Amino acid sequence: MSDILLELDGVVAGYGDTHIIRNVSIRIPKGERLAIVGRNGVGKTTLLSTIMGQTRQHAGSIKLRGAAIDTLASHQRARLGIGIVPQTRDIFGSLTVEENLVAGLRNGSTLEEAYDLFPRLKERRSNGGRQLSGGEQQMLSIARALLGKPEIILLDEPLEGLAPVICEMLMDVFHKLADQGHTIVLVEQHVGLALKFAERVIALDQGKIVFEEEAAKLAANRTELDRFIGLSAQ
Ligand SMILES: Nc1ncnc2c1ncn2[C@@H]1O[C@H](COP(=O)(O)OP(=O)(O)OP(=O)(O)O)[C@@H](O)[C@H]1O
Repeated sequence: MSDILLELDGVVAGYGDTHIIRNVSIRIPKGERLAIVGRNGVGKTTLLSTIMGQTRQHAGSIKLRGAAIDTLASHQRARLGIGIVPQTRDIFGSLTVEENLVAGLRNGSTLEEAYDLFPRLKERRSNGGRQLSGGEQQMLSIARALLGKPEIILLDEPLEGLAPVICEMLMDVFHKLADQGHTIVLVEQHVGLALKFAERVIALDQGKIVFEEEAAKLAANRTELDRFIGLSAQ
């Protein structure tokens, strides 16, 4: 029990009265690299938002280090060590890179930590958020999340729409963060990318877990997953 960092048990959640996430149970051990895959609209973002406390939870429980967090607001969950890099990229377009980072400083974190991880951000520190390329915006969004010193990081399709060279660089960063002991949940549409990173893959369909497998086994048996959720082989 003690090595389980985050645990969802029978979680039903959605927006208002709707149920998008249906009876989802997941146990995430400390330090795990977990990927959540599935087609557009199956509820991947909603699942991450539910973990962050940004949806309405109708049933089930969510525990962090064994303690229930269901009733806590998002900022309280963040303070307890859950960080999210949303699909929408969480930056202020009207502020400079440095101002964005300063606004994200928490718990003794420093700008140098962000610049060490992403030297490109240091070069662009006086540029406005809106002037950045998509890749740079994503770096800034990730850096901002990390300044909150999260123990578990939820990444919502962080590679979407980015050039292959940037995707590779970000993948290296995710591996580095995992090597430093972070627990990482990566939402990704493409199984191929998920398998490059994750130790375990969970597939969602219509808000339910339809498939769960160790990545090492799955790599040799991709067709089974493709059959479950109809994902293309990428
Ligand atoms: N704020 C919202 N209010 C009401 N319904 C929503 C909201 N956000 C998402 N939904 C609905 O919830 C369902 C799941 O959407 P979600 O964004 O979680 O899926 P997803 O798997 O992350 O998709 P994608 O890969 O396109 O991001 C969809 O039917 C969507 O229309």
